[in-house]
Formats: sequence, structure tokens, C-alpha cells
Amino acid sequence: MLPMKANTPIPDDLAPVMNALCRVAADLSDLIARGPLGGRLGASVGNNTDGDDQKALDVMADDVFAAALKGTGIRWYASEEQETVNEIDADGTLALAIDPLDGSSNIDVNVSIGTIFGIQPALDSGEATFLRSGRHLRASGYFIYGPQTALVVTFGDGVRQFIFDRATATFTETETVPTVPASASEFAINASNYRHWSAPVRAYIDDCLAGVDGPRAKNFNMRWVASLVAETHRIMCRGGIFLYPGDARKGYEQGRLRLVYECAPIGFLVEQAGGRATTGTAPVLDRVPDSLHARTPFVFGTIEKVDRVTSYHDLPEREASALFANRGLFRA
Ligand SMILES: O=P(O)(O)OC[C@H]1O[C@](O)(COP(=O)(O)O)[C@@H](O)[C@@H]1O
Ligand SMILES: [Mg+2]
Ligand SMILES: [Mg+2]
Repeated sequence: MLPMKANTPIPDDLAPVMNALCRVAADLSDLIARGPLGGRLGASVGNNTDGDDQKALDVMADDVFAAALKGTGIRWYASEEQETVNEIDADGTLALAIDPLDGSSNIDVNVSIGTIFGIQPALDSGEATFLRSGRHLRASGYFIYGPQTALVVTFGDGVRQFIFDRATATFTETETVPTVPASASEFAINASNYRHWSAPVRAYIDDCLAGVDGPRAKNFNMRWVASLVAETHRIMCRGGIFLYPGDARKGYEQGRLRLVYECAPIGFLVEQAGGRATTGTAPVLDRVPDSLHARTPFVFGTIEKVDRVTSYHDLPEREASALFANRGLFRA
């Protein structure tokens, strides 16, 4: 039985890939739902090439996705968990970048985690294929393993949503789709890094925190799940803004998130859903990765908010610093 029940056809050449991704996501969803009954999924098993702690589920998810893509038209497979690009089928015409398991610090604590993917045409060289801007993506999306397991995907013509129906083991398309609302009052950022941020980011967050008493004359709420997929799903449904800026910590000059596996696929999806996705200063889809595992500062969500962050970056450095000095709520 097909693992997807779609209201309208999925592009012919992408359907085998999508079916394979859905089959694996269905199995992962069942495994994740069993929690500790399914084994020690959150156990540390080593480090990936970026030095990130790898959990058992990170490695398992990578293995099963790669295996399932054989014979689906994928030539090149680039995974956050692997150092180099793998060739799956020499005669494939497509390339897939994947964060097999996103939000892995949440595996053991029963909080939503996910899978992020982007699909583009394959060039003769695997590396050259992925070292292009996100403008080359044909499709991108995520699976969220939460109270519902869902697939949210774009094929470049708006956004589609499928909910995993456990009764039929089928990802069933919904009539309504998440579209980033034009106004909202939530922001998401890891505020524990406040002291490491640049002046424009501090000034933006200070103005949110100042609420009705500050220049925005409005109160804001804050959320931080530490699963990019979960933050994305919330913003797709309810609006708001997500920021993971570059900061002054060693190794975080370009933030934490990976352009190829996380930010370009999410950026494409968010734009298709009526939102905006940038590096803080320019469209993230225009950014060309200089290496497979390149990181990028990432800001996305409701257009008006994301544009405001860009305008704070446009201020001359002296002005942004003055804003921070005047408005900083964390001054001693
Ligand atoms: O722990 P931090 O610095 O707040 O970072 C959280 C971010 O890191 C991530 O967990 C990185 O993804 P992985 O779990 O795939 O490494 C994002 O999902 C999340 O937005
Ligand atoms: Mg991730
Ligand atoms: Mg990951």
C-alpha cells in the first residue's frame, strides 16, 4: 500500500522519493512513540564531523533513510551525519540533503523532534550539486514527530500538509495548510546566548522584551523548544520569528544551523508559506555554501518581523550600539 494519500498528484519524478521518505518516517514515528521501550535512542554514540554529539537515533535515522532511497531516482545523498556526499544510484537524476534527526537533545525528554530534507537536480559532481544556493531546490520539507506525526512539504507551488494516520499507516493530506500569519507576537531565540550577540540582535530582542513600555509599545511572548522543526511548525501555524544568529562564541560566528541540511530547506518552505527567511541581512536562499557542512545565521517567520531584524542590521554599527546602550535591560 502507498504510504501517502494525496489530494492532488505529487510531481512524477519526486513521488518515489516522497514515498520512501514517508515509509521511513512512519517507522521512525512508531519507534519514537515507544520511547525507552524502543531502546536507548538518545544514548550518545560518538561525534559527527562537526564535532556534534551523535545520538543512537541520529545514526539509525541516517542509515534507514539512505537505504530506503535506493531505486527512487536519487543520485547524491548528503547527510548532516556524514562527512562526504554518498552516491546512491549512478543513474539517478536527483540529489537529497537531509538532517535525518533534528532536535536530538530532545530525544530522551519526549519533546517534538523531526527530519528536514531538500531535493534538487543532481549535477555530475555530488559536492558541486550541494554547493549551490537554495534557489535550486525543487522540493523541501520536514517530518515532525510530535503529538501528531506530520509532513509539511513544498514542491515549489505552495505548501502541502500530510498527517500520519496510525490506523492506516498512511500520510493523509489535509484540506488546510499552515501559512505563516502576517502578524504575531512571539519570538524564539536561545536567550542564554544574549551576552554573545551582536548589537543589532540585542537591540531587536531588547525592544521585544521592553513590551508596552518600549519603542514597540506592545507585549511579546517567547518560546524556545531547541528543535528547529518544532519551532518551524509553530511559526508556520501561528506566526512569529525565529533567530539563531551568529555570535561571539568560538565556532558560532555563523550561528549553529547548517545551510544545506536545515536552513535552505526550511527557508524554501517558509517562503512558500508566505513568510520570510534570511541570514539576518539577506535571503537565506541566495546564500551559497562554501562547504557541505557550512553554517549560517538564520532568521525566519512573519515577514514584517524578519524585515525589522534586517533593518536593525542596516543601522550603522554606532547607532545599533547606542540603541543597545539605551535600551539594554540587562545592564548592571
Ligand atoms: O541548543 P541550542 O544552541 O539552543 O540549539 C538548538 C538548535 O540546535 C538544533 O537542535 C540542531 O539540530 P540537530 O539536533 O540536528 O543537531 C536545532 O534543532 C535547534 O534549533
Ligand atoms: Mg538539526
Ligand atoms: Mg540532526
